[in-house]
Amino acid sequence: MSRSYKIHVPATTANVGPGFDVCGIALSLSLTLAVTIPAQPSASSSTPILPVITYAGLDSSNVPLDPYQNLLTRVALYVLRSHDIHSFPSGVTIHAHNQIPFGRGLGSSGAAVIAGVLLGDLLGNLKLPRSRLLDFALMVERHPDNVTAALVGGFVGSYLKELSPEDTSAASIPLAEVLPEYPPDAGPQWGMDPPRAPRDIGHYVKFGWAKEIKAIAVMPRFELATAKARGVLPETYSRKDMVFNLQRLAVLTTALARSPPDPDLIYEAMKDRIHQPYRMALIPGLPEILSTLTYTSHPGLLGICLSGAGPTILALATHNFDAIAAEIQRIFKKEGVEVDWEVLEVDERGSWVEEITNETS
Ligand SMILES: Nc1ncnc2c1ncn2[C@@H]1O[C@H](COP(=O)(O)OP(=O)(O)OP(=O)(O)O)[C@@H](O)[C@H]1O
Ligand SMILES: N[C@@H](CCO)C(=O)O
Repeated sequence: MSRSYKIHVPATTANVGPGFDVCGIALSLSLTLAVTIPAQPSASSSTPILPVITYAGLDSSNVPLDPYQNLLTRVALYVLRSHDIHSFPSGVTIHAHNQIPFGRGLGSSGAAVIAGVLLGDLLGNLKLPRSRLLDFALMVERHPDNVTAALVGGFVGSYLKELSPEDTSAASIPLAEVLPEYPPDAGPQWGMDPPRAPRDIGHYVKFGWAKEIKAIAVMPRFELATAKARGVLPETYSRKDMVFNLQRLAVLTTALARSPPDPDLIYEAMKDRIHQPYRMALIPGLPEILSTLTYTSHPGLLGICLSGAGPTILALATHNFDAIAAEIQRIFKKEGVEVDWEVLEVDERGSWVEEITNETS
């Protein structure tokens, strides 16, 4: 019997102002994979056929389709190899439909990593619990905010557990060893087990969310790689700046659940001194956007921040969406940056897998 599934993974915005590497919100854009796994031939029969990957939707034209290079299948193979399964099942087809723009701060890589982990789980028929799926995702993505929100949905806070020295070294294995880009003839490494993923690395809590709050995502038409946007951050911070963020984060996690939302409380609680000030130079218009738009200049606006590592701007609002987006668009345009924008809902469901058909092969 062949097996067919759809894997649905939402986009995410991370940080939400002061919650750098801590908070994430799942949003109503998605990456969907349609997967078919044929009945497997007996071990003695012909050479296995590698997965065939196709894409449609946003940013799909330059994605590598070689399963040893594509992020979805590399992550899936990592999960399989971690369970002593050293190759893909034969004849798998994967069709990705993507609504999440790449490199804009809306969690495209986090969504791909979660989709890859869920794909590995299906290909190996592993039936892993959510906590173990998160372990594998964290071994790849390394910071929990996007992947946790993408997996569990809603507005989420997460931390990484302090690991034993042995687990710490297992979890700090370079990404190139977790996800080697290896062709099948790569020699001895091909058959080796991957680095062990420690258990229960990520822990999270879902916060409440006031239904009337929507997320306006204003997406500049340029990519900013997360690695580059992390590269400009300092190693250490002053106590003053840490306290500034902690005070606001503590208030924000509850303030966004209260109905009706209080703009006076939320606007200040979405300010940040840990990442946004250092990323200003990478995103033309950001300083003016963060200082010009307020809940008094734009009624309906609750708070404004960089989405993830940027360059997308996240404005939380209850109404007046067009005027808020138009003002952000105007400021970007002055800097020569064109944008697209959307009003998004919070996706409380997170990732889910749907079994589609069960035909006889
Ligand atoms: N669906 C996908 N399939 C394959 N590769 C993907 C997919 N989505 C993202 N990627 C890879 O991830 C890269 C973008 O990752 P990056 O972390 O820089 O940005 P992001 O995840 O969109 O932003 P942020 O982490 O700030 O939210 C893309 O350039 C591409 O290489
Ligand atoms: N917390 C991460 C999110 C981006 O993936 C960052 O801001 O670098």
